[in-house]
Amino acid sequence: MRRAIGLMSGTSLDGVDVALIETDGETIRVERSHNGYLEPLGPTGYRAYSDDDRALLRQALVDAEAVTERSERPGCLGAAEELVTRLHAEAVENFLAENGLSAAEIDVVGFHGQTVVHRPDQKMSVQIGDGQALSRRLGIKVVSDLRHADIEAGGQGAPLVPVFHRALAQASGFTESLGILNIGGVANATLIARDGRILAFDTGPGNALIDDWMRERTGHALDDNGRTAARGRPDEQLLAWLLVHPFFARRPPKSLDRNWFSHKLAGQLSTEDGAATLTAFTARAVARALDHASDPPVRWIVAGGGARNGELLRQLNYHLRAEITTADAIGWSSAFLEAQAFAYLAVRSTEGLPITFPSTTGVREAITGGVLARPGE
Ligand SMILES: Nc1ncnc2c1ncn2[C@@H]1O[C@H](COP(=O)(O)OP(=O)(O)OP(=O)(O)O)[C@@H](O)[C@H]1O
Ligand SMILES: CC(=O)N[C@H]1[C@@H]2OC[C@@H](O2)[C@@H](O)[C@@H]1O[C@H](C)C(=O)O
Repeated sequence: MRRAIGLMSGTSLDGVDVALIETDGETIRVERSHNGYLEPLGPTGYRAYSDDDRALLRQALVDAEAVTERSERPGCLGAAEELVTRLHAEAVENFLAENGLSAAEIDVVGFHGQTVVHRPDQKMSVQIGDGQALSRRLGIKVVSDLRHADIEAGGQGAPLVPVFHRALAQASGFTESLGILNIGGVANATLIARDGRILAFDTGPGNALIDDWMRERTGHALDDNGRTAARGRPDEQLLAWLLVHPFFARRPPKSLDRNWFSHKLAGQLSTEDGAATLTAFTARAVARALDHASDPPVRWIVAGGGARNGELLRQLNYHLRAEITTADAIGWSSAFLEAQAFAYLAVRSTEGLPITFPSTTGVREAITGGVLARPGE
């Protein structure tokens, strides 16, 4: 078993998630408490972005629209990349100190970076963050750039977490058909059939539109527990129009860029109705995933920040027609599932094991990915 740290900075631009797991790249080490619940896979940590950090990253997303070749860093992208690398380094250093660990005790770090460009149709997905610089500073091997090989081989470059979802479902002893839904800025689902086959894809928007809406209308970063949405009524006409977007009918694999849909679509509505409409949009887009399921999940496990939105969960419960539990309720970590996944993926990468599959990204054949940096290089 290897000890690996995974680092994730997601599309919500809230901060860096850090998680340690033990894995050989196939199985994940889990422990159960005396009452049968899963113990945490390992310690976790978090480094929040400051308002200034977030402002630079938001500008980086705008400046990245000019990127035509993946190594280009126009506008503030260079500065943003340095910031991302530094804050991830600090996040790991703090994490190690808090947990009494030394760098020598960690085999590898999986470094997702910050996605600034995701255009699979143009064979381009760019995550800023310098894996080599991070490795040198930490004195630990770092695997980064985990989407590129898949994109080059004709895949969507996302989602990457399904192979981890399956390993965790196996470790947890699930045998029935399962849906795992991660609701971050964008939402993605992994469907695991009873025979173990996986199908994964982005379902549509997650929290990003709701966040953008709340920020514009109220100055708040999010709709806490969906309270604003719960006070409004979804605009059914607008929803129907949104859901005819060809993305939802398209057969998976498919992935979505954070900015493909905009909260401005709800611009005419009151704050409450707009929040209700955008929340319903996320939930119903997830329900469209059932169109593609050969063995529809009898149970859904919901993770990501969206699992803390009670109104969204209520709507999912209604539309998915299955048992819904949050990841936390079964001993998984809603907040750190992706970071744990990148720890797992890093180990798979160093072992040369596949990380993406035809059924997860549409890549022609299962392939490994990631670029390994060693401290001495
Ligand atoms: N208490 C809460 N009530 C409602 N929504 C919440 C709450 N806490 C977090 N969220 C939502 O979760 C989001 C953060 O989710 P998460 O950390 O899973 O996203 P991410 O990892 O950045 O995104 P992605 O998975 O798309 O890369 C916040 O932006 C917010 O919309
Ligand atoms: C390009 C990119 O960064 N995509 C993210 C984003 O956030 C959620 C969804 O869209 C998913 O496709 C992906 O992240 C997760 C970690 C993944 O690749 O599995």
